[in-house]
Amino acid sequence: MNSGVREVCKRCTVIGGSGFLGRHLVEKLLERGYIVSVFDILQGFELPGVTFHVGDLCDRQALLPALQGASVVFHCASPSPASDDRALFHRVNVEGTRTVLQACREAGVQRLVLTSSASVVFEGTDIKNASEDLPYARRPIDYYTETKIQQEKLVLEACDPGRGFLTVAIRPHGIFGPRDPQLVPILVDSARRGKMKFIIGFTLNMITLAYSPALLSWRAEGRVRPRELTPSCPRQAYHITNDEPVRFWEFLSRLLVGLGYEAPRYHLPYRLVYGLALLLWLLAVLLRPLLTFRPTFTPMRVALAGTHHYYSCARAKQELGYRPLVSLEEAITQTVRSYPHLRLGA
Ligand SMILES: NC(=O)C1=CN([C@@H]2O[C@H](COP(=O)(O)OP(=O)(O)OC[C@H]3O[C@@H](n4cnc5c(N)ncnc54)[C@H](O)[C@@H]3O)[C@@H](O)[C@H]2O)C=CC1
Ligand SMILES: CC(C)CCC[C@@H](C)[C@H]1CC[C@H]2C3=C(CC[C@]12C)[C@@]1(C)CCC(=O)C[C@@H]1CC3
Repeated sequence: MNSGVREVCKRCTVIGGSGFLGRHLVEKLLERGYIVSVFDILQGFELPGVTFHVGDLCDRQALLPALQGASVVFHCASPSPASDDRALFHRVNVEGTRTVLQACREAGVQRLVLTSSASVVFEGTDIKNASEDLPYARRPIDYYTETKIQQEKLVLEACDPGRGFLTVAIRPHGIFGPRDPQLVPILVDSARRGKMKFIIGFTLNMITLAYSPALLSWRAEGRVRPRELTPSCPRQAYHITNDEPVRFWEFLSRLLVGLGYEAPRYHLPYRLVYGLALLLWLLAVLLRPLLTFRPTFTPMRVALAGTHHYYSCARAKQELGYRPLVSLEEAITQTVRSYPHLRLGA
């Protein structure tokens, strides 16, 4: 049987398939002839060939029907990092992931692909060309990251080739692209409120990013297969990035200028902004029972804006045959084009 025919028979489930990354993945899987089920707390769209199961992943009974017959499950669900809700992160990312694992085993699923995050090793200080050998952050930068670490550990520890259940975690970083609800919208909102005039820290800090549609074309090709999980390479996590480190402020400036806004140009000292962000965050936590406000400059965002954090995806290239399919240049062009409603004056 050729691989094209084999793929037509593939059934898979995308948990969190209504989200930004999940929906791109669903579209790529459909293109490749997969029969796709989506499990999510909401139905984000309608597409022929996709069956939606609406429910909370913490509910095993709700999850089980969505996993029946699936040979591979992609777990891309998480509360938004912006929610800053420790109890919610723990319930969904940790307890919910335990439930996902249990339900996968019960339903006879053979492979589980978790979307983890490269920030599981980030402590707010410089990371340069890091491989996956870097240990998990001892002091994670926020609650979101704390639970992403626990989630990744749970999934990788559950890998059991003897019982035919294989797990793998991919660690993208700074995902962007059409329909992204975070990076470009936050940037534009800040620019419209006059907050994107400043460069935090130094201008040379480099980052790696992951362009969503291209990232998922690769993933949807089904390269994360059992044969990659050999005894010499068990329980792996893989950085997945554009593989083109870029200066953080240059990247933001290119998006802003592409959408008609001015690039940031005034410098502010990193420590000052980080300290202020920490104060604001504390204030938001203390005042939460009385009023809700979400500062734009959170300690996490400031730390990401003012440090190097670029990751090597050599392991994914070597062991999984990963190749970024689109250059960063092209990814930025396609992203800018996809947001006509966010252009200056629109
Ligand atoms: N956006 C980024 O820059 C990065 C994201 N990631 C990870 O990638 C994954 C996908 O992220 P995005 O697509 O950006 O987020 P998103 O917020 O667009 O999508 C997450 C989806 O999960 C669903 N969901 C949340 N709680 C649920 C629950 N209890 N039960 C069922 N579904 C639930 C949401 O309804 C949403 O559709 C997440 O695991 C995130 O941690 C990792 C690195 C970077
Ligand atoms: C307000 C400005 C100082 C910064 C604006 C850009 C940021 C909104 C984004 C730049 C890097 C992004 C990023 C994430 C969210 C959006 C940014 C902070 C994540 C925290 C999303 C979830 C992850 O798992 C890690 C990401 C790292 C990079």
